[in-house]
Amino acid sequence: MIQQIYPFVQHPYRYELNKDMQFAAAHYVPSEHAGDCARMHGHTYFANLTIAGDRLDESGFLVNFSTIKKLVHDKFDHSVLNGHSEYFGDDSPERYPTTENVARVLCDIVQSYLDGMDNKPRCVQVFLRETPTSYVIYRPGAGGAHE
Ligand SMILES: Nc1nc2c(c(=O)[nH]1)N=C([C@H](O)[C@H](O)COP(=O)(O)OP(=O)(O)OP(=O)(O)O)CN2
Ligand SMILES: [Zn+2]
Repeated sequence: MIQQIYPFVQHPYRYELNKDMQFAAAHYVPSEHAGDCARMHGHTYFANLTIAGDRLDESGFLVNFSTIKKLVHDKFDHSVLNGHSEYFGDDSPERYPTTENVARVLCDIVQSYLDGMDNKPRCVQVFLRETPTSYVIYRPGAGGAHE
């Protein structure tokens, strides 16, 4: 939730910024195992995105906080996640709008923007809360240990 302390992510960079935001969205999880979640319903998602880097831009920013909000909030607020066919779909579990997949998609969207910046910041963590009792943390650099 906004103003809570988020889990620490290790990284080698000098600067780290965090942007909190919330967005309202509807979704369903198109799996026969999803129970009630297979029916369309809505959440107010709380997201915290962690951006890190060694260099600042011409404004003295790692990246403008408002840009991070626009990239996520303007795209998904008051929308149906399943309707964003460039990110989500019924065709494979990696494209179902689960908390895990939404967190990864947010990170990928922001990283695509950051890749165009001269100072090359990195999105190192996305914390995404779907309900008061359920959240996911996505870290793009992690993983592969059990493959
Ligand atoms: N690993 C995941 N499990 C579930 C997801 C998910 O995205 N990833 N999603 C759902 C549902 O979409 C649902 O919206 C959230 O489920 P849940 O936390 O069980 O919701 P409740 O508010 O009912 O939780 P309580 O703590 O029991 O009140 C389900 N699972
Ligand atoms: Zn849900």
